[in-house]
Amino acid sequence: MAAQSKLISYFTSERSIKDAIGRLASWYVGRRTTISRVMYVVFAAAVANRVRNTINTQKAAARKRAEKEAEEAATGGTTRTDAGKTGKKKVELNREFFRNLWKLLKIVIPGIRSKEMRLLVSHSFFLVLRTLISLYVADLDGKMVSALVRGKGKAFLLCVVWWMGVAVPATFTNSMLSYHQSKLALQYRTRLTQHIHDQYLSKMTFYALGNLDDRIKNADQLITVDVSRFSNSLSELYSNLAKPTLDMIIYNYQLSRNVGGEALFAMSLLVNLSANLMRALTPPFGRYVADEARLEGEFRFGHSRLIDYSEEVAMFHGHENEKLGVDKSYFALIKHVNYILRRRLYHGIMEDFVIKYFWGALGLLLCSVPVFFKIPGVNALSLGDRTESFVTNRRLLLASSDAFGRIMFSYKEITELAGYTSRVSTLLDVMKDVQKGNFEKALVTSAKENSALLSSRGTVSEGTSIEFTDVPIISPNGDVLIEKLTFHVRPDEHLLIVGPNGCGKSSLFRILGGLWPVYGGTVVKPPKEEIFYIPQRPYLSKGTLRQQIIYPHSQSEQIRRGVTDDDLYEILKIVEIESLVDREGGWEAEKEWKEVLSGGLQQRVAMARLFYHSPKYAILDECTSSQDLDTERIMYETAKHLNITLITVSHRKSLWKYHTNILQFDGQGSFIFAKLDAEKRLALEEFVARSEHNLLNLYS
Ligand SMILES: Nc1ncnc2c1ncn2[C@@H]1O[C@H](COP(=O)(O)OP(=O)(O)OP(=O)(O)O)[C@@H](O)[C@H]1O
Repeated sequence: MAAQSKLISYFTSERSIKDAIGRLASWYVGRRTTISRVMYVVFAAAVANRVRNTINTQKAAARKRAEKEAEEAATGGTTRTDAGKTGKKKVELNREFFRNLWKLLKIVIPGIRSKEMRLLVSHSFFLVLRTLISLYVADLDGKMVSALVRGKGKAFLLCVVWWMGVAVPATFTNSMLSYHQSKLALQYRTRLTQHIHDQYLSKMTFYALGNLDDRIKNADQLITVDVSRFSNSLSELYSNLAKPTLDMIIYNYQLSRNVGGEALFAMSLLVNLSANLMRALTPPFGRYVADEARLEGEFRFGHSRLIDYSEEVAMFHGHENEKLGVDKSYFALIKHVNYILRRRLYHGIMEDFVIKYFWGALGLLLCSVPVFFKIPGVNALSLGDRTESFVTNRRLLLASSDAFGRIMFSYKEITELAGYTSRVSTLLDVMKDVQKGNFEKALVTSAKENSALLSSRGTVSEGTSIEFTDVPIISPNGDVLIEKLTFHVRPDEHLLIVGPNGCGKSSLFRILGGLWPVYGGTVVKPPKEEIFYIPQRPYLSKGTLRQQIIYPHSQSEQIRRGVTDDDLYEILKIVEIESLVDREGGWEAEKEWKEVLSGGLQQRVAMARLFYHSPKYAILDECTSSQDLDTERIMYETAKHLNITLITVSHRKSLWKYHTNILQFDGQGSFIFAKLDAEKRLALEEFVARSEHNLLNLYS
């Protein structure tokens, strides 16, 4: 018992600890070269292993992708695919992310002389300056504490004066850093938004994205919200990554001089191992962010839909039904956000423990190295020197570990950036794809049999008349409405189009207007300025009363054409809506016209628009459905008087007399194109009077 307590007191006595440390120190100094070599070899092996693993993972991913593509090609993949099979895009920090990021970077930083590059350079300058100031402050801190320990008041006061002096450039630098960060985010957003607007509002891309393709659900959300988030995330990431990286390099270099390279290296190895473990346990936050943004968009879309159709919903008392819809999308979003919160909670606990406490303990050990071990080239003689060295090293280490922590935390930010990058670059890719005529849409079952038809294209050329020869009418989801349509409209040959709902009447105009692809045959049509389209619910743009009449012209175009406001007034008189000018507060009045004007008035505005433009051909798609017979007569006679060739879709028999030809669909895929003379018109009227919808017999 006595021997045991003697042994314990020997081991715990201060002298014995000092002895042990002394022996350890001399053992270490004796084998320093060997230890260094072993460490460097381990480090090199770890790096080589990491590189090999990365290459293998990328090869495996490429192989998987190639196999999937081959499989798709084998199952008859054409320009249109079944969007249901495309599945969710995975957001990862892989080669694709860097490729996409690089593409976006080229847009947001267009050149070496661009404003963004200049901002980046000055941002970097302030980042370096900030690190140098921190380094100086660490040194000053050590000196200050050393002066205190030694009881040297004058030296201490001098240090305080320097401390205050350094505050001037330090505060300026901090403010400049946050200014640069916000400014860069704004610049990135502007570049990207302009680029997207150029693409989105050209070649009918905005139409194709919503109607012919399923890949982008809420383009509005992507353009307004995700682009902004991407820009903020990118500019934040630069400062959150560039500064800590620079800090790490500079502080670690300084530390390695103070405490010895091996100690720092050993610590880095431990830190690296734990960081790898943490990374492996980090949930895929990038994918979570992308999913959250998508759910957010769906929730918003539900609300904007409700605003758009508020009158219809209110009339139907459909609020309960709508509430179910918006509640459902809200709870889907909240469920996902809650899930992320829980994952963040567990991840935060692990991150805090490792970064603050485990690495903190390693840091304390590191700072104690010069005290307990003799480091070649480092003097730690007196108490003051030891204190100074400890305080400086500790501060350097805190700054360095803070920098490393920020790099680690920025992994989360990088994965978030990956989420935004994926969404924004998907938008860009899909826009490019649809501009090339490649669409991905969920197809109807019958479309699989028509895959050859869907992948072929017809010819489109310009002429003075409208001629369709063997052109298939196919809806965006691959439904073949008419296999081969042939008809023509020459100047002064007015065409009436009739047929049951959903048979493809409006689709014909979509093909004529270039909105839907021509899958076969030949289409001859006049230039787009010579064809004007008026739908049943006319589009009223944002802007003045004048702009409603001259849309899509601008006022300068109106002036260029030599049309005055008095001329416009005369046009309004024809359709008997001239009182609108006074009632609404003049030509310059700006209103939400869709809400201010009744359905019938809107149709008259659309007719006035037609008379202003006076095109060669006009497509009138049930555009007089809310008008009385007299107004209808005035409209048609005026149009004819202006030499406008009319193509009308209407079920109203009062309109038949204005047309010379008829194109009639039976809704089963057949059609008749024939002259509509007085005799046929009479027979047609009789058929309709007997409520017979299939009029094909009339011409057989
Ligand atoms: N964007 C679209 N995506 C998928 N299918 C569409 C789209 N637009 C129209 N369709 C489908 O194409 C078919 C023809 O539509 P279209 O609008 O040409 O009919 P319509 O003959 O003009 O009918 P109505 O007399 O009711 O206006 C319909 O079955 C419709 O559901």
